[in-house]
Amino acid sequence: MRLITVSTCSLQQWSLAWEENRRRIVNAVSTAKEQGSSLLVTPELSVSGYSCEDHFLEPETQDIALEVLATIIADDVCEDILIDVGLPILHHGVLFNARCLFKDHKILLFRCKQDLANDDLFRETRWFAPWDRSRQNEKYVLSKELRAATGQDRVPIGASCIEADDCSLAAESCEELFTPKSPHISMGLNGIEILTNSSGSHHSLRKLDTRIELIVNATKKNGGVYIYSNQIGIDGQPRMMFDGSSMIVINGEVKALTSQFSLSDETVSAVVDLDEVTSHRSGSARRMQAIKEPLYPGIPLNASLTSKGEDIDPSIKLSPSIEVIYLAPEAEIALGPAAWLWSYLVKSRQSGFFLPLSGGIDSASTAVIVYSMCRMVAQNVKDGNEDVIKDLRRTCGEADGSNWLPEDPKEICNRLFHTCYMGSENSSKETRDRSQKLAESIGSFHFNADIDLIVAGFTTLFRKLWGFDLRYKVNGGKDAENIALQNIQARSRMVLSYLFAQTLTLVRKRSSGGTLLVLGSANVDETLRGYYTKYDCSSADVNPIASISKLDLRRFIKWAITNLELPVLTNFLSATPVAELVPLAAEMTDEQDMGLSYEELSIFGRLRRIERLGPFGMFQKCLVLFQDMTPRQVFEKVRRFNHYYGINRHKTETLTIGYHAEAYSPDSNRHDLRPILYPTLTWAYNKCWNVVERLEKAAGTEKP
Ligand SMILES: Nc1ncnc2c1ncn2[C@@H]1O[C@H](COP(=O)(O)OP(=O)(O)OC[C@H]2O[C@@H]([n+]3cccc(C(=O)O)c3)[C@H](O)[C@@H]2O)[C@@H](O)[C@H]1O
Ligand SMILES: Nc1ncnc2c1ncn2[C@@H]1O[C@H](COP(=O)(O)OP(=O)(O)OP(=O)(O)O)[C@@H](O)[C@H]1O
Ligand SMILES: NC(=O)CC[C@H](N)C(=O)O
Repeated sequence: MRLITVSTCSLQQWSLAWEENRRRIVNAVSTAKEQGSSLLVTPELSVSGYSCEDHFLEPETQDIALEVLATIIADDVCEDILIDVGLPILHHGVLFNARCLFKDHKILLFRCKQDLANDDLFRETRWFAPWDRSRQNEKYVLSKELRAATGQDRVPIGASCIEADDCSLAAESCEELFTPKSPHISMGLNGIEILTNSSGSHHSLRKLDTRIELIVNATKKNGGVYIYSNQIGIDGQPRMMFDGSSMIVINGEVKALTSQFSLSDETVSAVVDLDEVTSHRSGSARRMQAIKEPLYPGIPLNASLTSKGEDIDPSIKLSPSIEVIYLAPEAEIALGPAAWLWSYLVKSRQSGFFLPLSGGIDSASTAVIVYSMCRMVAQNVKDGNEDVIKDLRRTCGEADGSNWLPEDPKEICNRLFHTCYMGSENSSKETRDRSQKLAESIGSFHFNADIDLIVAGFTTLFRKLWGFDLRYKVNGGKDAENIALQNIQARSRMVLSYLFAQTLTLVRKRSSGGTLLVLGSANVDETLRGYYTKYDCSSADVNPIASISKLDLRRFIKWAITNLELPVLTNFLSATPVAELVPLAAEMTDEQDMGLSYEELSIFGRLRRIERLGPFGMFQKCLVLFQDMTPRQVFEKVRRFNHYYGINRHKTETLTIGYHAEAYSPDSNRHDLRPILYPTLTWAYNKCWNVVERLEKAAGTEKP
């Protein structure tokens, strides 16, 4: 038996917040030691924060990272435990995304990431080079601060394992887990028993199971203890929300797991028996593969990490296995964007939120997410989380020395959250009432502000200038007038929102003043289709539902009725989505107006971004998917989607910062890089058309 206690942590690192990051690392070390640990793994780039982005290229960032590392290594708290932290390292003029493994004031190794993350939200090759001398070490010359802290002048850099007297370990980084030829495969075949993974891995809906399955399967097949550490919260780049779930797994069994969404740092440990790894690896086929595997260079630790034989303390208990319970997507929507909003609010140092609340599903979802955030904050207040209590008091303008300790989410909501129904002559009593009742249920500071006066100001000026009245289509107006009249309403609401966001703390006589963040509620499907007014309420400060589909939002609202105890939401579910921008007589449902259902938009979004299909590929796939439509109808749908996607693509360029939750998010700033100006895609349409004609001819349904 070789017992070892190992630890991982989820830390709320913040890019360039050096003192804070250092404090969180050192706190995690001290908690791990209290838990009896011999080894602590921290998240990717934990010293600097993951998202320093172009700051990584600045010598100052690289230097400060080394200075902070030196102070961590020199700290007495960091004695008697092997620690794995992350930082950018410049070696021979090339920057690497590296781990530093150290123990007792000595650096053992800088391990550089070999497979960089560069897809979707990630751009690591912009700053780092991959270490491609895969099993080679070089000598890294230490800075003067590190020499002083360690007494060393050169240490190994590259990809090696650490050989303790009684076990071995090696590090991989985030993306390397997701690649087909992960380093842990060869490490495991080399007999390395402990594998660490430091991550900056973001949340998206229904993703956690992928991550856990990869780790569980890796160690089931190859044996081993896998220690995974991920950041938590947002760290300066809010388009990524890191979702913790740091874990310790042995031979496919999860032994420790931190929360996926939390407002605080967490450190957890597990006691495991490394002899179980040896037994797990006794299969003869594995043995035959292992003897062929090229060797990893080892760095000697000259110390033991386990307790074994007669040293074993019989009171120590092996950690039991944990059954992982995955959150339903509805619960992920309730907690992920809620934790994101809190993280953003605290880091932006603003004084709360303002939301234009229309009585529709989208702004209701945003409001419910804020309420969910207030529930999380209230729970943290109850739990005595000092950071959260301090941030809450500051955000709500409490005077120094305040002992305000609210445990009721509605009380918090009333202080932080402001909602406003902005009716016009086209608004209905139903939407006004729904907004009012939702606000009452969650406790937001709510009021009505009608916009007809403002709209009349614009239309009167227009008449004075050009001598005629703008008319809706139903009153004989042209298309351009009809859209212009709608857009004035939508944009007036946006201007009014910013006015209120700037002044409501004054109105409420909050002595410290402060501005509110304006919340947006455009969902991913409307953005794909461009079905919103540019620079209306979609142009907010932050949008928690930016990449959540309408279908998921409906599921979320249904879930919240019981899970967040908000029966008022039943009325939102039964209402038909309408924009209320034209007179009632001419009102169409959103789906009629778009010519595409939300379900179809979600399918097109996935085909376009995830399956990477152009119009012809999409058409071919939809022929199979939409069996109740004729080929001609399928073609019309595909063409309509691509037409509106193309002409409205410019709108994604000015999208409000949003929570990334969906793999088909069209956010052109980071996730979905495509042209802004599209031609008509006639070549692909003609290919579709040829198929329509052929199929119609074969079926005898051709049209002249
Ligand atoms: N290629 C390009 N690059 C840069 N900018 C470009 C552009 N093409 C147009 N533009 C600009 O964009 C403008 C057109 O976009 P925009 O002003 O949004 O106007 P637009 O997309 O024409 O109209 C808004 C649409 O959203 C619908 N809608 C539905 C439901 C609710 C709401 C709501 O607001 O609540 C809206 C409404 O029915 C209408 O179909 C042009 O006037 C021009 O200023
Ligand atoms: N009467 C209103 N009062 C307050 N805000 C409004 C009103 N009408 C629209 N808005 C704001 O403008 C946004 C876009 O309006 P739109 O009519 O496109 O709604 P939507 O995208 O279907 O969202 P919702 O489901 O919230 O109505 C809304 O989400 C809301 O924030
Ligand atoms: N930082 C990384 O290497 C992250 C990459 C990985 N694809 C993820 O989404 O988690």
